[in-house]
Amino acid sequence: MILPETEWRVRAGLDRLAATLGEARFVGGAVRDALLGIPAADIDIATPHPPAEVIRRLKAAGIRVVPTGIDHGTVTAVLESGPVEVTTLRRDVSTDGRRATVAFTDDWREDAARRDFTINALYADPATGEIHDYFGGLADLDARHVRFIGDPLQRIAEDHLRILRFFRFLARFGDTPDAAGLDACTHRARDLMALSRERIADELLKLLVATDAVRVVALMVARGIFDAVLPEIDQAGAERLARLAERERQGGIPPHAIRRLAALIPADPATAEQIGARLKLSNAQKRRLTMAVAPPAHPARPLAYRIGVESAVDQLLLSDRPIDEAASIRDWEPPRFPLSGGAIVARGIKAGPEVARLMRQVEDLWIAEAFPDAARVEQLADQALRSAISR
Ligand SMILES: Nc1ccn([C@@H]2O[C@H](COP(=O)(O)OP(=O)(O)OP(=O)(O)O)[C@@H](O)[C@H]2O)c(=O)n1
Repeated sequence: MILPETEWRVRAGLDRLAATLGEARFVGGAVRDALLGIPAADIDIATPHPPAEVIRRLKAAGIRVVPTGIDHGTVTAVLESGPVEVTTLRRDVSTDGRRATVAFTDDWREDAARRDFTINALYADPATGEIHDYFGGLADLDARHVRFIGDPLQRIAEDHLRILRFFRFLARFGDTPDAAGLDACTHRARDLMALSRERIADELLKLLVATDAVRVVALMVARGIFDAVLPEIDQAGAERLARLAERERQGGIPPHAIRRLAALIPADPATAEQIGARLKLSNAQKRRLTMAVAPPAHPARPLAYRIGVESAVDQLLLSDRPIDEAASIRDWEPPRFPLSGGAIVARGIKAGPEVARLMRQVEDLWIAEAFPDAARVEQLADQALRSAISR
């Protein structure tokens, strides 16, 4: 088997990087995805050279190096076309489910054996493209089979995140779940508690936008995978997610991880806030999640003007409103309110709360009239002023 020509293979500097290292192979996600014909996220290179030697060679070739994970033998080579991780072959000496102590090796098979799934342990020679497959990864990839290398229970004990990775890869391209893998993940679901919430969130958000997320999330709920870490997620949530995914498809609107999370959790802002905090989401993500679970309180454009296009699309898709409404605003740019406080003051109102009140009043009229131009807004301002004076 030969690595197909991919977009990333021709990335500037990659061949030179591989040549500089001498003994080196592409590995992991980039190889897996190239064989599936899908674009790769990041590129990983494995090499038998110890980290110090990797650094020496890269520096000598004038390639910038950042020791990103030097304890685990990983350095990042910074190419003009993007970063590439170079990791020394290793085996895990001891693990606690979160971190591993490693020993370097020059044995490719040993390095393959410490990886999670057979499809993630494929290596490709940079010069010839030849694939090295130690655990039947090619056959599994062909069958869309996500299979742990070795004993699933042991592999999960080494790194609990693999429970979520199993489901994520299943959602990305998996076919029928591997029975032993699925049982092990089900059995050890409580181990997820030991992981940092950021890592859980990161995996979950990636999973939620994968091709087969709906089917896989339903499976995860049925298997109680969320029970320990996100007990709010239940079958009703899985059904809401299915409905949202269908509406996204009908509206031609790309899935969004936070919107999908909003479907999965109870539609209540206080709960959304709690879950956002628990998962250590960014402030922007927390805001979007909390906003998404609220029902849409206005027609599409006024809604988009008031809460932003993204949140308006989220609320509309998560509601019962016609899908056209969400589709109609997805590329709409809300106009800026063309009236300044100065324009009210110029009409003889003393700067202060009364100006703010009048501004809001005119803005409401402007929105109700579907955002007419500045000339009309001047008229609306005069009107508001007259009624304020006659009160
Ligand atoms: N818990 C983990 C994480 C990673 N890996 C190994 O490290 C490689 C790179 O990991 P990462 O970049 O996190 O994932 P990818 O497989 O590249 O997947 P994606 O591109 O979807 O992130 C994986 O392919 C796998 O061989 C592993 O064995 N166990």
